Amino acid sequence: MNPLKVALGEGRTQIGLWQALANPYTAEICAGAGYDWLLFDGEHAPNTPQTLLAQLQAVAPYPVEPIARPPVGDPAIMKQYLDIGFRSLLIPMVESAEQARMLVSATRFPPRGIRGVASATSRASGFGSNPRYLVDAHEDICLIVQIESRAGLDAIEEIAETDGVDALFIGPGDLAAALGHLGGADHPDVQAAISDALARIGRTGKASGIFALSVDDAKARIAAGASLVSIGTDIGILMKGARGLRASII
Ligand SMILES: O=C(O)C(=O)C[C@H](O)[C@@H](O)CO
Repeated sequence: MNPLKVALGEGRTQIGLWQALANPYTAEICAGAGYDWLLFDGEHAPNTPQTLLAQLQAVAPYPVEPIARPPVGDPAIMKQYLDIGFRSLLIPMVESAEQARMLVSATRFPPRGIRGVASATSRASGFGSNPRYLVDAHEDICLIVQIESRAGLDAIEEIAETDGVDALFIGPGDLAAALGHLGGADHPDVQAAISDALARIGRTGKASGIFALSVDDAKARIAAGASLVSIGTDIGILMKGARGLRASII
């Protein structure tokens, strides 16, 4: 049972923290901090399947759901992430129902989908010790797709209707760039587009989420109905803490 999948299905708010240091030591520190989920970024952080595995193992003892983001929605990469043990995936730049269907298929073994079978060599199956893994692994998959382009905005409803998609997650940085406001995720036009997108997602009945720009932004988005909300990054916390401590002396 994937508690994140269940919580999103029940509309319960799930607070997360972005992990971009690609380090199992800091991941374990964050895993014990009370978040519902941690996002391990394979798109904008120096992660490989090996570094992701080390972080997955480091957080395994903690009550937090690890989500992995591949650099692109490529079934071959998703297969690697699933085989090392991720059951929750965040896929960037999803722009159509056809693409969403392909992504769902990539998380399911035949005949439901195209996920390649590694029965006895995958950590996800307990290295073959779980005889039920091939049969019921799909039931625990939490597939979250990112809406972060004009095409993605246009396709929200058709993407949300896709069976197997658990949540739609707004990427404000890429969306701002797509809307002509590179680096300006807080521009009123971008904020308006985000608010409209989250409302549309909410009307479909699927869970909505966002990479919040601040704690206040996160609170406002949660109040407006978003349930999968990241409120910061490991790098941001380290940068703010290191600079603030230095500035506190002289
Ligand atoms: O487009 C975005 O914004 C996101 O998807 C989040 C960023 O990629 C994250 O890495 C923070 O910069």
